[in-house]
This record gives sequence, structure tokens and C-alpha cells, in this order.
Amino acid sequence: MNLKQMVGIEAATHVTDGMIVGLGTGSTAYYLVEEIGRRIAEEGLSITGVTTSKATEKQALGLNIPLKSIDEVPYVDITVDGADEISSDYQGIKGGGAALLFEKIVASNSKKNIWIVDESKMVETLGKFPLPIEVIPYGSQQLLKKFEEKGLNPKLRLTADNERLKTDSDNYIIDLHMETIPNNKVKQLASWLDTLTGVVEHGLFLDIVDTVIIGKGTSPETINVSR
Ligand SMILES: O=C(CO)[C@H](O)[C@H](O)COP(=O)(O)O
Repeated sequence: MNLKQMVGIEAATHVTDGMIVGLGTGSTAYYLVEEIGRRIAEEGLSITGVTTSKATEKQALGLNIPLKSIDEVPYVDITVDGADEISSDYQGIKGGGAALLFEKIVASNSKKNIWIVDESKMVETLGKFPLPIEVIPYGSQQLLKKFEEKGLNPKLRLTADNERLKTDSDNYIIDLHMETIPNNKVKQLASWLDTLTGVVEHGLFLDIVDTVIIGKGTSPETINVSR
């Protein structure tokens, strides 16, 4: 079993009958969704899923997981999602799979958030992984210029075919290649990004995660984050 599968299956043990479950996006969350599908089919688990991307929606429908949109549920009991980086103070970068907008909407309406990662995602400071910013196409060149002027090394994300990548909401992603974001500067950066017109959402997920499940060696490590 690989580390991503290990943490996906472990996270599924936090899911019980009757829950409304946020289903994350990416190659790690994939295994969580598979395991929930298996438990529905084999054990009669009864849950409602809320997906965070079109890709996860397609996977969940294929597994006969009952789904509702975030607007059809009063709240989400628990959301399980991957992450691109988690700092030593448990702040995160997400959006490597371009699903940050729906992921943040679902996460911020969840009573509990679990992140599942292999140990390579655990870092001292964020920023080695480029920080994804979802922007409206109109005015995106101006935002690129603004980020450039600030020395944030922005790059418009392209597809494998060299087209501008479009998110599930038809926006663009600008990745900021900053190399490092000191832990004591992360909130300041997030607040500044929040002020920019044309920025729909950014990949800094701050004070959101409650539990981190890390895949390492032969068994996962679970860390409950106290804030
Ligand atoms: O934020 C995400 C998608 O927008 C993913 O959760 C993140 O990129 C981690 O993905 P993976 O598990 O494939 O490494």
C-alpha cells in the first residue's frame, strides 16, 4: 500500500453513518473517496458527500456516493482533503490541483477539517511549493504585473498543451514562485491578497485544519492541531 492510500483509508475511519462529508480533490483524496465508496457498497455506510471539484464529483458518482452541493446542506460535518505543503505551525498551501476555491468554500463550512498527506508535504516554512492564486481572466495581466513588481515571481498556469489552465469556475491560476514565506509573514500576505480586485481566492489555508494524518513508514501518524 502506498502512503497516499494509507492516509486515505485511515481518514475514512473518521467518517460514520449519517455524516455530511466534504470530499477533497487530488491524488491523495482520491483514496479517501475510493474507501468511502467501498464502505457504502460493502458495509452499507450511509453518508452524503459534498465534492470540491468536478473531478471528485465524477469519481464519487461512479462509486454511487450520494451527493449534495454545499448550498443544499446546513453544514459539513467533516472534510477530508490533501494539501501541497503544511508548515510547522499547521498552516497550509492548497490548490496544486486548481481546486482551491471550492476546497476553501467547503472547508470553511465544515465543523472539522482533516488533511491527509505523505511526509514529503510537511515543511518548516511554506513557499517552496508555488502559491496558487485563482483570478478572473479579465484583468489577469494587470495582476501578473502587480505580482511581478512585488518580486513574487508569478507564472500563469498552463495546461500540458500550453493553453491557459481554466479552473472549474473558468478562472485562471497564477502561481507565485516565492521559494519561502516566513511563518510570521503568512497572515500578512493572505490579508494583502484578499484585498486585490480580480483575485477570487488564494491557496493559503490558514487556521483551518483540525487534524493532520501523515503517511510515513508502515503506519500513519495523526496529529490533532490545537489553536
Ligand atoms: O489542493 C489540492 C487541489 O487543488 C490538493 O489537495 C493538493 O494539490 C494535494 O494534491 P495531491 O494529494 O495530489 O498531492
